[in-house]
Amino acid sequence: MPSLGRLHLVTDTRPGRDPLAVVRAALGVAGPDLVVQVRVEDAATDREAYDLAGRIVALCAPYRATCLVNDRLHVALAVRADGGHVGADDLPVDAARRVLGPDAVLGATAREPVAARAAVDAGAGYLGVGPCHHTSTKDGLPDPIGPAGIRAVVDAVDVPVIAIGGVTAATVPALRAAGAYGVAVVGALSTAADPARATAELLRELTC
Ligand SMILES: Cc1ncc(COP(=O)(O)OP(=O)(O)O)c(N)n1
Ligand SMILES: Cc1nc(C(=O)O)sc1CCOP(=O)(O)O
Ligand SMILES: [Mg+2]
Repeated sequence: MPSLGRLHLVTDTRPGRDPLAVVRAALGVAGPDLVVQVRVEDAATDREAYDLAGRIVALCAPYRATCLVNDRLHVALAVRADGGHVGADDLPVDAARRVLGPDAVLGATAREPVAARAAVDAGAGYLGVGPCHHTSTKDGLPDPIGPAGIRAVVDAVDVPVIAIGGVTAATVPALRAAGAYGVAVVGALSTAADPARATAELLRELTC
């Protein structure tokens, strides 16, 4: 199985956003190094999630980029995505692994070392860890954990740690120094005036 990409683009489906345009721009720059996580609003129907995920799987395929589906693992299976991502309100990690199968990419959210070890023991292949910094993209999150919080999880597990929450190109160096393998972003790409350029800037910080 190819190694996990370091730049995770989480789709922004809030009103006024154009997730497909952002995915196209990022794919053109990052290609196989990109992981696209299809994340829809909680109020979206399964049909809406399925339609968007199917279109993104088709966009990713020629680039050999990875496509994951957030939360809705039946949608991941239906569109033949590469895998999924689950958190505390979703299927437990061991159940998610059973649904997706042994070869799928499966990520889990973990905010501290004990939960991180449990998620890995249950079958997670990577961890999404955050919020690293303040974010206006998602409500109801705990206080930011910063690079020190990333370091605590990195030291506890042996799977890639993907830092999420308020991540920008400017904050990548400190997260990498803390041991993050990669980063997941919404706003840094979806609100960028030039998403292709923003992708290049993030990639440069992730690979230098
Ligand atoms: C890479 C990554 N890390 C964390 C999350 C958050 O997942 P979760 O806690 O399940 O919250 P929702 O995204 O479902 O609102 C993520 N999606 N990706
Ligand atoms: C979806 C999500 N999950 C988070 C977590 O910490 O679990 S932070 C987050 C939103 C990330 O968006 P942005 O890059 O715009 O800050
Ligand atoms: Mg979730």
